[in-house]
Amino acid sequence: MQFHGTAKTNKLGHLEIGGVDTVQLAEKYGTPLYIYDVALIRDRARAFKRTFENAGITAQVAYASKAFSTVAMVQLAAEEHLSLDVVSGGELYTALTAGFPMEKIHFHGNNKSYEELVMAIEHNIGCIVVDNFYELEMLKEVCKEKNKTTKILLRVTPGIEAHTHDYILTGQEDSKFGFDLQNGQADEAMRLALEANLMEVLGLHCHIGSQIFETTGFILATQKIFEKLQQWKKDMSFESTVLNLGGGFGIRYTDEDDPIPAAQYVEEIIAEVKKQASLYSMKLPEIWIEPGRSLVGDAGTTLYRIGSSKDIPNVRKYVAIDGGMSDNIRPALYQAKYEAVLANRVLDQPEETVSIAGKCCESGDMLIWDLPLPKSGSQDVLAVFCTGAYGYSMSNNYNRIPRPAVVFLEDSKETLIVRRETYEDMVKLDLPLKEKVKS
Ligand SMILES: Cc1ncc(COP(=O)(O)O)c(C=O)c1O
Ligand SMILES: N[C@@H](CCCC[NH3+])C(=O)O
Repeated sequence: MQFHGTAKTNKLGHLEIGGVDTVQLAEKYGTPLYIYDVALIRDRARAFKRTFENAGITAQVAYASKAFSTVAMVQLAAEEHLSLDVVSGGELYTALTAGFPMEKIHFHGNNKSYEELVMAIEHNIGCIVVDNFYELEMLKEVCKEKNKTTKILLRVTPGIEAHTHDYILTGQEDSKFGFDLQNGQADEAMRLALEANLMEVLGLHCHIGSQIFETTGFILATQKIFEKLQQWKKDMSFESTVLNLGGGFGIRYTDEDDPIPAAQYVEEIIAEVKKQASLYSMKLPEIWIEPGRSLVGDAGTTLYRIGSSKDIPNVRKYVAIDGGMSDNIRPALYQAKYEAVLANRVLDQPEETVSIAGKCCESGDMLIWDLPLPKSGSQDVLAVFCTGAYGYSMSNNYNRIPRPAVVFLEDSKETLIVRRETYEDMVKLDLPLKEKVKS
């Protein structure tokens, strides 16, 4: 197993991240606990930006905040001069609360509500990524009502099947997202958007899927988009100033994953965009990308306390932790795989193979199958790696389990950025039928 970022084993044999002993963190803040290696997030952000800068390309690297949206995380994205992709009023509100520059926010979503569009327009959002005809009509109304114009991209589905889990594929023809590039829908959307005179159409957006390990899908999508752009240049005198190729760059969760470095995805995308622009004698558009997982995924670790176990001789040993699908639903949703160590005994040799079970009332609440571990008990802290993307953001209160706290680690300092949810928090929205039920 290979550690990520600043993770290492300290003199006590404990897992240390960002110069902070994780066993002490588990003691201090309780478990489960999400912790983030901030230096690693900064490195990832800088690697994306540097690659564009080195190639002399005007670009925006927009952090897809759906991967992990909190006020502090959005502020960190701002510190790193990233743009921001939001996909709901809630993510936009988080960005507003964080004081993120509005002109660098891109608003996504396949079913934005009227209220969400009003919120975006009233705050002069940088760009709206229009997904469908319903939204296009509604956006026209909002612009008229508010007497404002807005910049937009049209989201298209180029008919690409990226190699990833079926539920996280988005660029294929049979998808709920975007205007189909082949069947005339995208042409019609472009015509309507240009006619409306209320929107500045910057160009096109496409996102082919998530956790992708190769560049072929991005290259094919770029080619299909340029074929269309060439046609629109002739038919509608439209020239794209922006091409947004989405996110989806894969990361290494376990030894089975073999992603290419961030810079390589970007270099190959740049090369193809340049090639296509020159092929069709078009101006080189700005290239925008929207990484989520590849910015925060491997920077996140979750700490759990080990509890009960159940040994079924000749079948399997279950070891339960104090969280599960309420803080990480990815194994249940996508059969996602993770690696883990005992944070307080990193150097101890594995003595048995166990399966890590969550505490939810659900047989499918399994975090890791067949993990080699030293013999463990309630004195032990399990650290599950690579939980930084779509962990906290997809967490839930199933079984009324409170959501964990989140701590940022950097330069041997810890900062609590989300406090642990309490039982009181969970009943706060409940309205009783009567004062108190008589016992
Ligand atoms: C439109 C869009 N952009 C960006 C992303 C971020 O993807 P990832 O976290 O895989 O980089 C997603 C999620 O798949 C998305 O739907
Ligand atoms: N939430 C998913 C990916 C979907 C990304 C958003 N389009 C995951 O955990 O991998």
